[in-house]
Amino acid sequence: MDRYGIFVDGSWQETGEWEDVRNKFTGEVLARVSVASREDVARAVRAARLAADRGPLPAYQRYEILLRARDLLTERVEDFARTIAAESGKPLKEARVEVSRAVQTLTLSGEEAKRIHGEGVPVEAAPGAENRLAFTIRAPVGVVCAISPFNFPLNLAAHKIAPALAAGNAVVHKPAGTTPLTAAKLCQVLVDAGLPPGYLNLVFGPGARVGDWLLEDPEIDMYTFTGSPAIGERIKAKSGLRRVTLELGNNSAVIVHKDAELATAARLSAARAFANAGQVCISVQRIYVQKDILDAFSDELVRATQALKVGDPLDPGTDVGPMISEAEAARAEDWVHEAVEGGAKLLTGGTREGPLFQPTVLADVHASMKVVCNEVFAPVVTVIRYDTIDEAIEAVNDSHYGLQAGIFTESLEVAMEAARRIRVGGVMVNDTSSFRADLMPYGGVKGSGMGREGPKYAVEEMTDLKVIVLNLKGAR
Ligand SMILES: NC(=O)C1=CN([C@@H]2O[C@H](COP(=O)(O)OP(=O)(O)OC[C@H]3O[C@@H](n4cnc5c(N)ncnc54)[C@H](O)[C@@H]3O)[C@@H](O)[C@H]2O)C=CC1
Ligand SMILES: O=C(O)[C@H](O)CS(=O)(=O)O
Repeated sequence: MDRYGIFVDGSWQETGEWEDVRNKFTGEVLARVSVASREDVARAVRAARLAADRGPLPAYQRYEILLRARDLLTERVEDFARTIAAESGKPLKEARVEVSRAVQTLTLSGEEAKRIHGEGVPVEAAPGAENRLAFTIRAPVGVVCAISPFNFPLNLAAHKIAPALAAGNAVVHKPAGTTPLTAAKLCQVLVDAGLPPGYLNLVFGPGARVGDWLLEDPEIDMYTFTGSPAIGERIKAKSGLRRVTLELGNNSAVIVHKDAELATAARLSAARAFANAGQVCISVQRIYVQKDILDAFSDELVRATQALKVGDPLDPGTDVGPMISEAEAARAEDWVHEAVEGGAKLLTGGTREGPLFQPTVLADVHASMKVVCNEVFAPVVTVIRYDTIDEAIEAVNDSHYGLQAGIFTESLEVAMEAARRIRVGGVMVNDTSSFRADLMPYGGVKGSGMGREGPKYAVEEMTDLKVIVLNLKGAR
């Protein structure tokens, strides 16, 4: 049985308290990880603090380490993909895509390590400052605490750790308790790539305990988090005046206008509503369809949904695997029952077998139903009728969240009207809400969080701008 200690100051350390990590489809124990104590967390933060205080590694060394890690990750794709599939329930073919995305994320972050700079400031243009020369530099914030969720256990960790290292910081990483093995392997890749001790520390354990101990440690300079809004709000509250980047939930909407390419819109919506069993924060959840094409679209969507293969995530043919837990699948089932009891029409799905929840399409829903107004984070999608584009835009904006949205239309005017008026961090035209290239700025407004990820943007959030002014003629 594989066992992983925590990783502190350059060495793997067993703590004596263990937590089993299970295959989310079979329930079998895959491995065990060490659970950090309060003292272990303090030691991990201290190691990062001392590394940060030694000053950043040279930029070229940071570049070389990240690109070497990219190469090692490329060599270990299958091991990572099978680990992700086993511990998170993500279908193997999606897990392989996640690894390829993390290769991109490491590459982009390494390249950013060579592009961190300030600029000249024309201070001499200010009255009385004729004899001064000014410029800015970008300095690492210091110790970055990265807290990542279960649904993309590799790429969402990479989106925090790699830019933090690229920017010259030291990191303490806490992965989701359900998916720690991928984080351990990512840590090993960075160590094998030559990352010196102290710059990356990894602690395992329940968020409510280990997470809270991290939030209480004053030696941490910044928190970068992806996960539920409730935890995000807790991190914001506990961070005080320290910087935070929060990637929180969403109930992503897609508009399908009457001039849309209907078959394409239905195919993409089905693919992106049920990927990772809907456990994607930009997963398609609300589809607003213009009334003239509603029946035709719904038929196409149901057909594409019913063609999906549900089962063992390690089976290469599986399209939809188990949710992260049977409890989460039962919650989704309850929400679907609430909708149907409230008058919604079940077009397909709605049944559960343990953690497996059948891809579900609901029509005739109301905005007050949980499957519409909350983040369902399950393989459930709703189809909602509209008449005018104004009505659709207003319905999309009637949400606590604002991460990403999509619109299908052949009209540039309609597309730009929607892009301008929908309150989200990103609008995808002739695509679903789920489109993301890892180099894009990524983040939301309203209840979906604050700050932006994407290596270029994360590096900006993980550095401080400092201005330096030289008085060339001495004080007068
Ligand atoms: N915006 C986005 O990109 C994403 C959002 N999510 C959201 O997260 C939820 C599911 O993912 P989970 O991993 O279960 O989210 P979660 O919020 O329960 O956990 C996320 C991370 O926070 C940690 N955590 C839990 N309690 C903590 C505390 N008191 N202090 C510090 N850290 C703590 C967890 O251990 C985990 O590492 C979904 O409801 C979805 O809303 C999930 C993935 C991506
Ligand atoms: O949080 C998520 O679910 C991810 O950010 C979505 S993506 O990065 O895979 O697009």
